[in-house]
Amino acid sequence: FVMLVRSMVNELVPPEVRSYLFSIFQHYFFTPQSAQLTLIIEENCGIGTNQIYEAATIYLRTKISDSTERLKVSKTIRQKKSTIDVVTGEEITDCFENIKLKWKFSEKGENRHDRQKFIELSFDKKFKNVVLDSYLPYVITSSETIKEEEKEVRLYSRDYRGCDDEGYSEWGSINLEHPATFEKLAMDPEVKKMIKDDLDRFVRRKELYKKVGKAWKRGYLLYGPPGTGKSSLIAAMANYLKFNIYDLNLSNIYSDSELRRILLSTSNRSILVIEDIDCSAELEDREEEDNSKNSSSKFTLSGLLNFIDGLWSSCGDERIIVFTTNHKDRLDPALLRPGRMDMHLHMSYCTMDGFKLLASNYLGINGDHRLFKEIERLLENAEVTPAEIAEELLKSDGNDVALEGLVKFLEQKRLEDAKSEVSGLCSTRNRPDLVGWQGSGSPATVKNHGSSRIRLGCTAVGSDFDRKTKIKDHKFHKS
Ligand SMILES: Nc1ncnc2c1ncn2[C@@H]1O[C@H](COP(=O)(O)OP(=O)(O)OP(=O)(O)O)[C@@H](O)[C@H]1O
Ligand SMILES: [Mg+2]
Repeated sequence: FVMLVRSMVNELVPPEVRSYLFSIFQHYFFTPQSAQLTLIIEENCGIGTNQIYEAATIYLRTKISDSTERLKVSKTIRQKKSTIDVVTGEEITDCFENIKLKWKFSEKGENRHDRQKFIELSFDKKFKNVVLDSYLPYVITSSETIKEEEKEVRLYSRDYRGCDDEGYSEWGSINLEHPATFEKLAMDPEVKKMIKDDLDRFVRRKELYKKVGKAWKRGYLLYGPPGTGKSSLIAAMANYLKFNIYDLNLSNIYSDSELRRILLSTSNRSILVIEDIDCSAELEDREEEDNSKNSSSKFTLSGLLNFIDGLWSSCGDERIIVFTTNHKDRLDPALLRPGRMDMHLHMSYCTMDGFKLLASNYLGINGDHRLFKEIERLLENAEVTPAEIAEELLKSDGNDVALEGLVKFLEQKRLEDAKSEVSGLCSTRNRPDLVGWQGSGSPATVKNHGSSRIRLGCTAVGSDFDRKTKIKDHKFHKS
């Protein structure tokens, strides 16, 4: 019978088809089945780079083991740390949900033009779905986290235009090398935690913002005397979130349309900073002028706020905007209206807790010191900014000398304050707005300073505060 079938097949089926059928038969019945599956991940796909390839190279940097024999190291002038990469021919092993995975870096092509790098990922065939559906997405998200961690925060300003390595644009940028972090800021620890929680919540809430149809932005108003850490807090926020900062100087902007163009050229995941908003003196005047003259060629506060609340915020994601001022009472009510700025934060004079943090940062004193009692007593009766204390602590190499210097400084300050009070040279203002913290949606009030007496313009002669007050508030000085 077999002979009969064979002769019929030989007669009826052409030889090419016969050999094809034979090869399939042989493949299925005689070739041993490999238990391994290998995925080929090429560097380029079509005209773009392959996201999986890029992600894998970043992710695998964290999987380099002692058995790796060759590595590539590189560093651009702007990078702080060197980058270590795996090179062609090397193998890396990884483990995911008890699955053993082997990555191999390879290259194909004879010459420079057709050379293509690729990575082979091998694993047990039965885990194909887990690898495709869970492991590769995990590699991509891990690489994004690593990229975020390595990211350097940049400070954008229109003043640096032209000297930027990204070519001419509305904004020029440099690396933000501001060392400020939340840990180093002398602030009420509860307020600090509240800000960090607020930032975390904001970043987490993409879906919620989308669901309620609200633009994904958050606004902070920082107010308080000079040298209390407003700019440092902004730098700390940027370093914490790894968001770039756009520092906008309103005095160089002459029309709403110019402002619009500039704001539209800012990127997502950034902090837009407008410092000394009360000093953008012409704002109000311009607004008044605005009523009588051609409105399209003038820049106004309402133009700024409307744009920030409207178009600008809806065409970007994860935007933070921070206004700072030394004089909250002088701000246009439009800025203070509920819902405008999500959080009003008061930065104030140094408390004993703040001082202890500065003493630990600057002098490395983590416990107690014989002069701390004295300093505490003096701080309760003087209004000293963290900047002033920092300056005193930096003056000397020895801790004892530095703290003795600070005690002298505080005594002198108290004396000066008392003198000016007596001579009446310095007016006292009732500044209820400088007390406490206000945040929309939270009734919490946190007192962030020891004293409720606040005297403006009467700090140490020639200090930054005096200078600023003179510039900003000549009416006050005249009186
Ligand atoms: N709360 C603080 N904690 C730690 N250091 C501080 C603090 N406040 C000020 N400093 C120190 O003083 C310097 C000046 O502070 P900063 O520029 O942040 O003050 P500011 O409130 O922005 O002042 P201005 O109103 O003049 O802009 C900082 O570089 C920092 O060294
Ligand atoms: Mg500042």
